[in-house]
Amino acid sequence: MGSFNILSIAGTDPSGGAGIQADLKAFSALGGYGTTVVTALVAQTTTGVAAVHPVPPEFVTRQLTTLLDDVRIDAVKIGMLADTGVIEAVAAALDAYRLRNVVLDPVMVAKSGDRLLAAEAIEGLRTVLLPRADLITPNLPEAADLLGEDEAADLEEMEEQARRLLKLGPARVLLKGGHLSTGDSTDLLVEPDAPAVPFTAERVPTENTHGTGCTLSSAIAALLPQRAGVAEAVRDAKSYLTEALRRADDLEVGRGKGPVHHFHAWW
Ligand SMILES: Nc1ncnc2c1ncn2[C@@H]1O[C@H](COP(=O)(O)OP(=O)(O)O)[C@@H](O)[C@H]1O
Ligand SMILES: Cc1ncc(COP(=O)(O)O)c(N)n1
Repeated sequence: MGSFNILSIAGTDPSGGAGIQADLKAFSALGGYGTTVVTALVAQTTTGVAAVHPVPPEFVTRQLTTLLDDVRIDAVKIGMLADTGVIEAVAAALDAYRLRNVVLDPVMVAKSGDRLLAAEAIEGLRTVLLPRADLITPNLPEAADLLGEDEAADLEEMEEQARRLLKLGPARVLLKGGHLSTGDSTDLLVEPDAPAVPFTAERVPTENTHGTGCTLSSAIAALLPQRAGVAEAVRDAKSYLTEALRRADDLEVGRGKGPVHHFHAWW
């Protein structure tokens, strides 16, 4: 088996539960070699975001070109982008280096409700980055914001919204149902001209959900070069996340919504 280099382009989390720190843990756990480009320094913990310090777009570009001139990248996870300048810097590098297996998690707000993407940058995310992604992984509020619609309330509305998101240009959409008030937790994988594929997991009874979205998108990116197709990568990423959620209450990290517990995967 070969060695796979996975890149996270995202913001930071000093408490280690979300952002770049979560992404590196997921990459390692799933057999990838992790590399990173930082888009914003975020002073945050399990209790919320205290401050955001975006990296100037020229310096995001400098990190990208320095890395990509040396290291072959087999898959990319894109998370927090902060503002329009950073979005444009990332899009330019995706094109210049013809990056493949691009998973875009359209991060907009932290679980605490604090903004991680400027409201005026949503248009740039929609028009500049969505068309360049092989897979986008919005949660229900992010899908609604990207479409300018209300949040989907059931699986049928989720599929309709995922199909409208496809029209914005990504090759596939994984619409995450973590925010639905259902007994289990179902995400829908939708691509053109094929039936939607549901991925269902038990809803784990824990308050410690800091980093679930970061972990899922990073796990998918780490697995894409190692699996036969996107559906197989999503299936195994979702099982990894569910087990990390089951183990979350073993950790003692902070006073708020604690992180999921990364572990060495069994496959
Ligand atoms: N309590 C839970 N039990 C099991 N899976 C969950 C739970 N909460 C979220 N998930 C899963 O975690 C992933 C991310 O969740 P979601 O809350 O939808 O996104 P985000 O973290 O981006 O807000 C999805 O696969 C979702 O189904
Ligand atoms: C830098 C950064 N990126 C993303 C998130 C969202 O985290 P979650 O995975 O809990 O939705 C976060 N809190 N911080």
